[in-house]
Amino acid sequence: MEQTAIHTAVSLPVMEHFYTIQGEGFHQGRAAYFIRLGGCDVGCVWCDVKDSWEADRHPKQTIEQLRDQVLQTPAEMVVITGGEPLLHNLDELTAILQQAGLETNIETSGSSPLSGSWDWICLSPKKFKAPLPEVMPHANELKVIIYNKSDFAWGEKYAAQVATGCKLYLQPEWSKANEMTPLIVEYIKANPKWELSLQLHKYINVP
Ligand SMILES: C[S@@+](CC[C@H](N)C(=O)[O-])C[C@H]1O[C@@H](n2cnc3c(N)ncnc32)[C@H](O)[C@@H]1O
Ligand SMILES: Nc1nc2[nH]cc(C(=O)O)c2c(=O)[nH]1
Ligand code: SF4
Ligand SMILES: [Mg+2]
Repeated sequence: MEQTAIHTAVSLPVMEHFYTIQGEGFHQGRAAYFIRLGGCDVGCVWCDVKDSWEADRHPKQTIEQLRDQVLQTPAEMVVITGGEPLLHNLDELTAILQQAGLETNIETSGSSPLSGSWDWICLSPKKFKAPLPEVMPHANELKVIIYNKSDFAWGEKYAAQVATGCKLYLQPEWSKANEMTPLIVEYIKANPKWELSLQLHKYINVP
């Protein structure tokens, strides 16, 4: 009997995708194509994209569609974010993007197992669902959100778990930025291994 290959299209729930500049962390200021996947089980009280949490509310797109949309722009770097992108297996998505010559970056809380092939991993740990210990050494960048004073000591706990050479950033929670940014500046002056990350896109009103 003739064998027929069954190809299951790899598709993922996509809340939005847009070409903008990376507003945060090490790659701040660089052109970046963002793909925001639906679904998050972390539940940060101050999350700035709560509409992403329910995966079912977001239509699925195939990885080929996603790649082709990126390739309609001059983008060199793609940022996979969410939601919590590691709720999905990202092996095929990152493979098809890297085959197209694109850099693959991820924004993650590290609270689900690592999948995908990454040029840059930004890990932003959360109290609401802690990062998995096995994800920590893979981070290229640790981005701790400062919502109150106790978050400095809390962040040091994770700084001790990342690899040597991992960049360390403190980023004010947006609604507390006026109050926390001066404290962050003083903390960085006293602890110069840390650097400041601001959500640049929110100051210049781009996505
Ligand atoms: C919306 S999250 C999506 C990716 C992943 N779930 C995570 O939390 O890393 C993208 C980035 O925005 C940060 N973020 C979310 N809400 C924020 C807020 N209100 N103020 C500052 N940073 C925020 C997160 O810590 C994370 O670094
Ligand atoms: N411009 C811009 N930069 C970002 N860096 C991380 C973002 C995210 O939501 O993951 C983000 C975002 O939403 N917009
Ligand atoms: S882990 Fe990320 S997407 Fe999920 S609630 Fe926290 S900030 Fe929002
Ligand atoms: Mg954002």
